Amino acid sequence: MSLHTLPLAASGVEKQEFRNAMSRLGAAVNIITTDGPGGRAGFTASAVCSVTDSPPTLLVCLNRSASVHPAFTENQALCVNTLAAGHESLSNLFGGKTTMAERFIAAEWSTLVTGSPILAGAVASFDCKVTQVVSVGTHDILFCEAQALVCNDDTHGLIYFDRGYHHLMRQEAS
Ligand SMILES: NC(=O)c1ccc[n+]([C@@H]2O[C@H](COP(=O)([O-])OP(=O)(O)OC[C@H]3O[C@@H](n4cnc5c(N)ncnc54)[C@H](O)[C@@H]3O)[C@@H](O)[C@H]2O)c1
Ligand SMILES: Cc1cc2c(cc1C)N(C[C@H](O)[C@H](O)[C@H](O)COP(=O)(O)O)c1[nH]c(=O)[nH]c(=O)c1N2
Repeated sequence: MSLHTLPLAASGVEKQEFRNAMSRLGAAVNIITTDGPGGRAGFTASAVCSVTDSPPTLLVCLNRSASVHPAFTENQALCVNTLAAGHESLSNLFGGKTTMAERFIAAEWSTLVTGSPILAGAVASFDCKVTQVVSVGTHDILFCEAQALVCNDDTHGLIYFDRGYHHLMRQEAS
């Protein structure tokens, strides 16, 4: 068995070394959308997690250098659309370097409470208002309180692990 040992001091960890280690943390893939006075925008994010259920709150980490950052800052509302198996090309499309028109034309969208685009066929969609923003390093952590939800029981899951997509199949109902 071989173990990769890292220096204890955080300052001794190189960026690429950190990314290589982080690539081993499997995560759900999400398309984060917004619409409002700052315009319609969306990007792919794996840095998403549950914070508290009272009030129902998630966090999303957004790089401040992303082209979508001004729209999210101005609109103060967003939807976390958790992707399903089969959404790999949509994930890559929203992963950067494509126009917003190209991103949004590739799928079907609706709205719930905040006006942020809800993706048809997502495993789950969390329509949220942004309640708090904390900046750490290159990223803004957006704390998001859910205003409405949609769940889809007919789809399988999608995980990003080791820089690739993997399907997670639901158990067959017995
Ligand atoms: N949190 C993020 O901002 C984040 C997460 C995943 C992927 N990405 C971006 O997507 C592209 C492809 O990523 P990949 O996973 O195939 O390979 P990669 O080698 O760029 O990243 C490996 C892992 O490192 C972490 N990571 C990457 N960039 C980061 C950043 N700027 N800040 C914090 N953590 C980061 C993520 O957990 C990622 O899965 C890259 O441009 C990457 O920057 C960004
Ligand atoms: C699988 C995967 C996962 C993530 C990303 C990409 C991919 C492919 N990206 C990058 C992000 O989607 C990209 O920078 C945005 O689309 C903004 O790009 P533009 O600046 O609009 O070209 C990303 N960015 C971010 O700020 N937080 C995140 O959690 C993630 N996660």
